[in-house]
Parts: sequence; C-alpha cells; structure tokens
Amino acid sequence: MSFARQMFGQVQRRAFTQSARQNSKVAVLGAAGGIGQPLSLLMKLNPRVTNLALYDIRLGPADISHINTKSVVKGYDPTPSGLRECLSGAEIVLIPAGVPRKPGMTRDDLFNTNASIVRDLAKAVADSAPNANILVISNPVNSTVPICREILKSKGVYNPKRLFGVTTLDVVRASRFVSSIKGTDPANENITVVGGHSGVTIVPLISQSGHTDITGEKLDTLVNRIQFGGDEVVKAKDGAGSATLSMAMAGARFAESLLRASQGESNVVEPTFVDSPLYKNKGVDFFASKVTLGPDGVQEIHDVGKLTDHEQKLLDACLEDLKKNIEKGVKFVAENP
Ligand SMILES: NC(=O)C1=CN([C@@H]2O[C@H](COP(=O)(O)OP(=O)(O)OC[C@H]3O[C@@H](n4cnc5c(N)ncnc54)[C@H](O)[C@@H]3O)[C@@H](O)[C@H]2O)C=CC1
Ligand SMILES: O=C([O-])CC(=O)C(=O)O
Repeated sequence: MSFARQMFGQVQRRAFTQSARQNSKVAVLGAAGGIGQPLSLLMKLNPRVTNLALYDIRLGPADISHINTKSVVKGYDPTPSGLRECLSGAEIVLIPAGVPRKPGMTRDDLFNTNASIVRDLAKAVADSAPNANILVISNPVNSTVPICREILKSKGVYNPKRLFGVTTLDVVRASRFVSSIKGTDPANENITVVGGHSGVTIVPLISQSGHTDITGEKLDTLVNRIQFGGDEVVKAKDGAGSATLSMAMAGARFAESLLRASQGESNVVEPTFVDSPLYKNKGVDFFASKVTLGPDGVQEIHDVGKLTDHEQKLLDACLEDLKKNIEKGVKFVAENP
C-alpha cells in the first residue's frame, strides 16, 4: 500500500473511531487561498471538528466536502449574509484572508491592503461569533491582531482570552532548523520563540533548548534564519507568494491545541501572540510567549524565563519594533473605524 494511502487510511480510521465530545464548528475566512486550502483540508481531517465553514471572496475548495470524514463542510457566498451564516456558532475562526508578500517587501508593506480586510472580517466576527476564538494569520500579525482588538472593543465584545496571533510557524521552523544542525528529531525539539511575527520581533530562545553548544557565528546564523525564514520562502517562490503549506500545518496545529483544551485536555501549551501583561509597562500590549490554553482560551501566560545577554539584546530590539507595529494597528482603527 502506498505511503499516502496508509497515511490517509490512518487519519480516516481515527476520524471515525474517535467520537467527538462536543460540537466544534471551525470557520476559515480566506479558505480559497494558498494557506486557506490546505488549512481547510487539515481541519477536514481533524476528527475534533464537527462543522467546517468556508468563506472567501473567490471560489473555494468545493471538493473538500467529498472527503469521507464525519464533519459537515459548507462553503458560503461572498455576501454579508453568507459571512454571517459562516460565522454563526463558530468556536474557532481562522483568518488567513489577505495578500501575501512578494520579494523585496516586508510584512509591514502588506498593511495598507490587509488592515482593512482584517478590520472588516473582525467586525463580522464581533457581530456573528462574539464568543469565538479568533486566530489571526493575515500579516502583518503584529498589527492585524491589535486591529481586531480595537474592533472587538468598539463593539463591546472584546475578550482578551480569545484573540490570538498565530506565531506557531516560527516555532515549527525553529525546531526544524535546530534539528537539522544537531541531527535530532524535530518532533523532540521544543524551541521557545517569543515576541512578535516579523524580522527582529521574532526572538528564539535557543539557550532554553539545552543546546548550549550552539554559540557564536553558528548561533547568529540560526537566529537569523528563524527570524527571516519567511523571507527565505518569499524569495524561493519568486513572486508567487509566501509560506503556505508549512503555515497551514502550523495553523492546524494551533487550532487543534485549542480544540484539545476546550475538550477537556489540560497542560496544552502553545506559543502565541496575545494581549499580554508581560511588557505592558513598556507600552507593548501584545506579546508572544508560551500560553497554557484552557476551555476559555488563554488560561495562563508564561513569562520568557531566563535569558542570556545576547537574548536580552534581541528582546530589547523586538520590543522597540513591536510597540510601533501595535500602535500602527490601533491608529488605523481610530482613523478608519
Ligand atoms: N502568521 C503567519 O505565520 C503567516 C501569515 N501569512 C499571511 O497569510 C495571508 C494569506 O496568505 P496566502 O494564503 O498565501 O495568500 P493568498 O492570496 O493565496 O490567499 C488569500 C485569500 O484571502 C482571500 N481574501 C481576500 N480578501 C478577503 C476577504 N475580505 N474575505 C475573505 N477572503 C478574502 C483571497 O481571495 C484569497 O483566496 C497573507 O497575509 C500572508 O502574509 C503567510 C504565512 C505565514
Ligand atoms: O514571510 C511572510 O510574508 C509570510 C510569513 O509570515 C512567514 O512565512 O512567516
């Protein structure tokens, strides 16, 4: 039997044998995109999902509904009522809607287009799924998450425990890159990455991984590759977009963690960009660090732990940029409500 048949056979068996403990509707906004399509596929293969609601302004991945797992899939029209129905009753709303980078662009260069897309989708979520966990993938995450907060606040439904910037890809990359240096299994490499999700705001804490032998130039190269892993992909795709498959996997992993926590599993920890007390005294309202997830979303925000002098310098540079990125999102909503 081919590897693919074996793999999908296993997924299917799991899907049919594990009975869902509760109804979990997951909505994907931007479902027809480079991330949206594989992300929707992974959600369709997840036995914890009972309803999968797909929305995009262009035609979506219609054949996902033919996959023989139990969940019910529905694609919605790109109309206000379609979006309302898509969101109604959703436990998780994944947002990969928006434009990706081209070579030479920073994530911040996407702001002008993606800020209004995310703002308008956040308004719809506030109206139709005010209690949902909102998982923002659209870049620049450091600004689009604060945009969501401002919209939810303006509508009186902001719950800081349920708004997440998805930074899982940084952690996925970090464990893969460290494992390729060390010749280890990436599944066993849990590298903490804190801060935000662009360039120097991405701060990998290699000292906490136990790999104290990665130092000097080797460490600098590794840190730079984690911080600019997204650029590596943008360059390789040469105008055809940015990371899609690895991002879909990372988004699906984060959504799965939230579902595990909401379905009663304890000690579910994921790094994510949330409304965080850690650096509010420095004017930084959002920060990614390890977060224990619970049935109500954020359960506990962990601090960054012990840092080397080198990591402290990286963190200082991160906080400076992050503050500006967050302020930019807040200002956008104040001026363009
Ligand atoms: N957080 C992260 O780690 C990562 C974030 N990204 C970001 O994810 C976003 C999406 O990337 P791709 O999927 O590659 O782009 P894409 O262009 O392939 O797909 C985006 C989709 O969003 C849809 N869309 C646009 N406006 C919409 C609206 N108002 N409502 C619903 N759907 C809408 C488009 O029709 C398209 O299908 C980009 O902003 C990219 O920078 C990409 C990789 C990693
Ligand atoms: O680099 C980009 O534009 C997409 C992204 O966020 C990533 O791959 O980490």
